[in-house]
Order: sequence, then C-alpha cells, then structure tokens
Amino acid sequence: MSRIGILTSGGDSPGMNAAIRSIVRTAIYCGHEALGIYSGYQGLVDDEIRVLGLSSVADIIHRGGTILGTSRCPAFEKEEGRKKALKVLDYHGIDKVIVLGGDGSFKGALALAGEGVDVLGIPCTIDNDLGYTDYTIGFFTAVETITEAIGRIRDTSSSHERGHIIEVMGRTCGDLALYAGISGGAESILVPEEEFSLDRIVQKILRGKNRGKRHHIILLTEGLKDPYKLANEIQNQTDVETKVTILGYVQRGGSPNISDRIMATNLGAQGVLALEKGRGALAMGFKNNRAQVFNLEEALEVKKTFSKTLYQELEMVSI
Ligand SMILES: Nc1ncnc2c1ncn2[C@@H]1O[C@H](COP(=O)(O)OP(=O)(O)O)[C@@H](O)[C@H]1O
Ligand SMILES: O=P(O)(O)OC[C@H]1O[C@](O)(COP(=O)(O)O)[C@@H](O)[C@@H]1O
Repeated sequence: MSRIGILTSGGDSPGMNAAIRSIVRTAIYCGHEALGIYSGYQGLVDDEIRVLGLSSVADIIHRGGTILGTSRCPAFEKEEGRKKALKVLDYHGIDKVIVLGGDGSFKGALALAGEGVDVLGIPCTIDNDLGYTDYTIGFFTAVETITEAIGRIRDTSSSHERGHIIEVMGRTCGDLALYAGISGGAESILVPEEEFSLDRIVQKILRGKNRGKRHHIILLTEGLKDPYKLANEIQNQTDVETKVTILGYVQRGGSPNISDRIMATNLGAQGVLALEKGRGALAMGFKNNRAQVFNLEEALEVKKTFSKTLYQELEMVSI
C-alpha cells in the first residue's frame, strides 16, 4: 500500500477536479491511501495535508478550478523550501506524489524525484504548451469559452460594422488563438510562432469590406502587442472602427467540457496504475488518441510544435 499525495500547482485549468476525483477513487480502489496537499507546493512546504476519502471528491467532476487550491510558490524553487517539503512528506509517510500542472510544476516534481520521491505529472493547463502530449486538460474547455465569446462579439461587430481585437491567453503558445480562431471563424490570428504582419491584417479587412463584410475578428495572443495600439493602427489604415476585448480569466474558469472530463478521468486513473508499477519520475500524456506513460525528464525536453497545417488552413478559409 502507498500513501499518494496529490497537489495542483500553477494556473488552474478546467478538469483539474475531474482528475483529482479519478486519482482518489482509483487509488482507493487499488488499496492505497490518497492525501490532498493544499495550495500547491506552498501547502507542501507549510504542511497543509489531509486524507481524501471517497466522498471528499463527490460532486466535483463538473466543477472548474481545483478543490485543493493552487499557487505559484517561489519558496519551492529554493533548496531550503524543498528540504521543508521533504520533511513534511516524510512525516505523513507519503511515498508518491502526483502533480497536476504545467511545465513549471513538472520541474518542481522532478526536483522532488531527485530527492528519492516517486512522482507523476498530469498535464493541466489551458495553454496546451507541453510538447510531449497532444493536449492538456483544460485546453478544449478554454477553446470553447473563447469560441463562444467570438460568436457574441461577432454579433455586435456585424451590427456596428466594426473590427474587433480579442486578446486571449497562452503566453508563449499560440494554440488557444489557433484552435479558437478556427472554431470561431476568426479573420486573423496573431501568435508568437508566426511572423506578425500588420499589412496582411489590413489587406484582409479591406478585401472583406469591399465585398460587404461587416465584421473582422482578430485574435491576439497575450503579451505580443498592445491591443489598443494595434486597434488604432488598424483603424487608421482601414477606416474601420476597431474595438478591443481582453478575455482574461474568463478563459480559465468554468465547468470542464466532455473531452476534458474524459481525458482527466483517463489520465488520472492510468496515472495511479503507472505509479504502482514504475519508480522515479513519470508523466501521463495524451498522445495518438490514448493515455500514455512518459519519463518526466524526457517529456519536459520535448519541444512544443505549432501546427503549420492548421494555421495555413485558417489563413485559406479566412481569405
Ligand atoms: N525549476 C523549478 N524547481 C522547483 N520548483 C519549480 C521550478 N519551476 C517551477 N516550480 C514550482 O512550480 C510552480 C508552478 O510553476 P509555474 O511555471 O508558475 O506554473 P505551471 O506549472 O502552470 O507552468 C512554481 O511556483 C514553483 O513552486
Ligand atoms: O494567474 P496568473 O498568475 O496571472 O497567470 C496567468 C497565466 O496563466 C495561464 O492562464 C496558464 O498558464 P500556466 O498553466 O502555465 O500556469 C496563462 O495563459 C496566463 O498567462
């Protein structure tokens, strides 16, 4: 029997609760004990740990956020913080830790593994910025949220004959803009992986305007450009009034969609089974349409690739 600690870390993502439920139930089914580590690595350093029973994860599969709470914990990046965390794990007799988060949280898990703790990472981030897995838990729910926002904004843009810049999250990864741009029918997307061209956006708006188009939706990945300056530039060069909406944290909250609930349940359950068999540092990923077990260190080294094919398709259909 193992005592399995579970913690959620970094930015929360829809589906984290579904994964926690799956891990706790599978662990108990297999005869282990599950312990919740609250508030991410901070809770590990500060000893915020409680046993999770079967009913502690009832009625959460559909909830956004994480019942365990999350944090960004600079203390854990220092040796002193990690020493405290190791003592806490030892005190509770926790021999395995499952970390739900993104690449930063996985680096934290790797540091724990370096001290002899068996760890397993489950990819949870709306950004879909981990190279070793095709998708991360929360990504498709966030794409749906953005797609719905595009639809609403297009209604009012068409009525007023306006352009609209919608800033989306993603940091260094353009997947949220790419997938939501395709599913929402955006005219242009600005992503870190592709060269920016104001002229291309302007020409597209002018072509659309000439054939009677009344809306122009531009998705901008956060941090690339000041959306208000960009709106001014577009307005000056096209004479199309251009507004800005920054979607922000709306994208990160909310009930997980069906695919995120299924992927979370799948990766959570398989994660427990993988930890039973394997030692060291592991990661679950969703590759080629199925749950697979990876070596965590190798998984972190896989460079994230951007789909040129999807990007070209978006460019062609939004001519
Ligand atoms: N190199 C590292 N060593 C130890 N812990 C780390 C390291 N990098 C990140 N972490 C821990 O993981 C937390 C979450 O990382 P962050 O990059 O903010 O989020 P995400 O996991 O979503 O990418 C950090 O606040 C820190 O506690
Ligand atoms: O909550 P914070 O600290 O403002 O973080 C915002 C960032 O978190 C994200 O929503 C998710 O990123 P991570 O999953 O890597 O934490 C990013 O898209 C965004 O830039």
